[in-house]
Amino acid sequence: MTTSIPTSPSTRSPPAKRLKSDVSDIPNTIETNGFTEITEAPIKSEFIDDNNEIIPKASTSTSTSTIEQTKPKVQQQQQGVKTKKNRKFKRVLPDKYSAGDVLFQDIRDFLGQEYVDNLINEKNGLEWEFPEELKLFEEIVLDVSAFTVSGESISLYTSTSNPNKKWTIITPFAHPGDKIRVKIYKHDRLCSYADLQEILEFSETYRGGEGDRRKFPQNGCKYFGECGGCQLQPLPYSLQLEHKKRTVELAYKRFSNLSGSVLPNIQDTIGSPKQWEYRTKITPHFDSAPKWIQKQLKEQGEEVALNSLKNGDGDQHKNGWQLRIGFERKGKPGVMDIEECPIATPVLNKKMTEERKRVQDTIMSFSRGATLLLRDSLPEPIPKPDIDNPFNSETAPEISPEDHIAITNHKLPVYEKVGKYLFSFNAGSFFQNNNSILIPLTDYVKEAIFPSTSSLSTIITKSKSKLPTHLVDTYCGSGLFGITLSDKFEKVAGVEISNDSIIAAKKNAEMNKLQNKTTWLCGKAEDIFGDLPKNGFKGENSCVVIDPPRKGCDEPFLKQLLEFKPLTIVYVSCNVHTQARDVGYIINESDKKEGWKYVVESLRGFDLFPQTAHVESVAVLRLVEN
Ligand SMILES: C[S@@+](CC[C@H](N)C(=O)[O-])C[C@H]1O[C@@H](n2cnc3c(N)ncnc32)[C@H](O)[C@@H]1O
Repeated sequence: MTTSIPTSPSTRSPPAKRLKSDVSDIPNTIETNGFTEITEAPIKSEFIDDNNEIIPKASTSTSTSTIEQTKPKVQQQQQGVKTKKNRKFKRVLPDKYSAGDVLFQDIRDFLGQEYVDNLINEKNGLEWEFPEELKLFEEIVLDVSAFTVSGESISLYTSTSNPNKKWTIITPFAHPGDKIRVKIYKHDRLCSYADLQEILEFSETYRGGEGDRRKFPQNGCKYFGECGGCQLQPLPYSLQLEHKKRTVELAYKRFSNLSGSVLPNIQDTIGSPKQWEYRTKITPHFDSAPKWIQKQLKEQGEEVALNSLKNGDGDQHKNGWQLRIGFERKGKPGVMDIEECPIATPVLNKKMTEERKRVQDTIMSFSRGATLLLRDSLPEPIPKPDIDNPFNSETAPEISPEDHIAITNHKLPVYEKVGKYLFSFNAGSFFQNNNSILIPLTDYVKEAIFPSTSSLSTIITKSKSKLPTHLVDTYCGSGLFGITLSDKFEKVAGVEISNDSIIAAKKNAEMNKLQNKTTWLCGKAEDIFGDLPKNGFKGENSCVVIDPPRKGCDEPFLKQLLEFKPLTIVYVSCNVHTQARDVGYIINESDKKEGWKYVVESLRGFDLFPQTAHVESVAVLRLVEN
């Protein structure tokens, strides 16, 4: 069967520019017109070309100028010419644990570790030599063999010019078993990147999920195939969960530095109760009008400048510029216009329509790109719970989803309920983005610390069934774990680097009548250890929850954690690769100790991000004395 997939416009010519860093980096922001204006654009204003040279955004904003700038290099690539500079930069392997490194490991596993390691170790740059018949911007047909960890497809390319050469093609939006027609747009180390042009034959195994628009045209997302967000959406949900289990497994194999014998089997990924309409925060962004329109605005007035904008109906004026408000495009610079996002909650989608209109009406007042913030919140409770009038879930009124509100000012409070607890935090602060899975997640962490007799593991039996009475919540944000787990502990201490979040954690403790058993410290995670003993926290009565940002923990923190020697460590992470590194460090360092060590009791993913390839991973480590 042949079905066209909405792919990128056929006008793509220049090699796509690699983003300098992850767009999720927090930009520096200032406020203008009630929006957050970016001083460092979230879609980075700088891209790197094939030589790792920075191309200012102005030169990438129109395809013509980019083509002109990159043409000579494209020709060089076509001809297999490599400049000195190329070679110098390209020999550098991607940063460890980065997305580039994870892809490199995918390719290494796919082509064979020995084959790849030999090529790299020879240091003659052969891993960059793409098959000479593989021309940029030409189309080829491929049989997809596997998924990469980030949910793209990987296909083996058999070179006609050199049968001994092994090469891969990375294409988004296709699945193992598909036969696809693709257009190559960039060569890289051991792989070329391609745009999907058409799926010639579908693999039935990896299709048929609720979001498979081929089978269910009304379902899922109409931007699938272009938006960088939800690559797994055509897959049946059970296969999405399996993909994430494999991601956890691979991360520990590749990055933990631990042998398989000390790692438990990865448990099944826990699914999200909501698989659509779950995201409680979205941040669409937009670029400001180009300089030439801004110049018109200054010189000829708003009417002339506004006339230079592209029509809303998509007609391309000769010199037109279209305001696009939305998310990152897959594999291409620039924002794509998004009117709705089916993984966001209904209240956010409704608000997005209003916010888009507001930006469209005021676009000429923006000198820079900006990011909108939309956050789902319960309505502010009346009266507001506080230390004298704490929240009581039994008497609090039920709130239906239609009564939720959308907050767009990052300084205003957002309210969310998790089980019997109410949380409040500034809309701009961190809070988990999928409320539907927070009870399963926090209950799981609780059960891991206090296993029921039936599930009492041999490890905890060996560790003499000591159960903690004190909880240390590190990287605590506004107190999610400390507060939801508090009824099992005599005392809770939290530490967090963001002052806004720690203020929220204190207020949340008061709002839930927990001020007497909780303390909250603003500082680096490792700063907590000095204060613990004087507050009655000892390793032998404590459990530590760790939930760091994507980069994972610093060594000073891990060292002090080992000195503190808690009974149980539960490490929750949105980046399983750095988690695997840190867990490996804890296990290997503890192995050097006399009479005790940590063991990995369990590892599993939680699906906080359905339809995407992201996974939250939970590792439970137990102290055993030997
Ligand atoms: C993934 S969030 C987890 C927050 C919280 N546990 C939750 O689930 O809501 C990571 C938190 O770590 C904080 N953070 C980042 N670096 C830190 C550091 N060096 N020490 C302490 N907290 C840090 C961030 O501000 C953020 O709130």
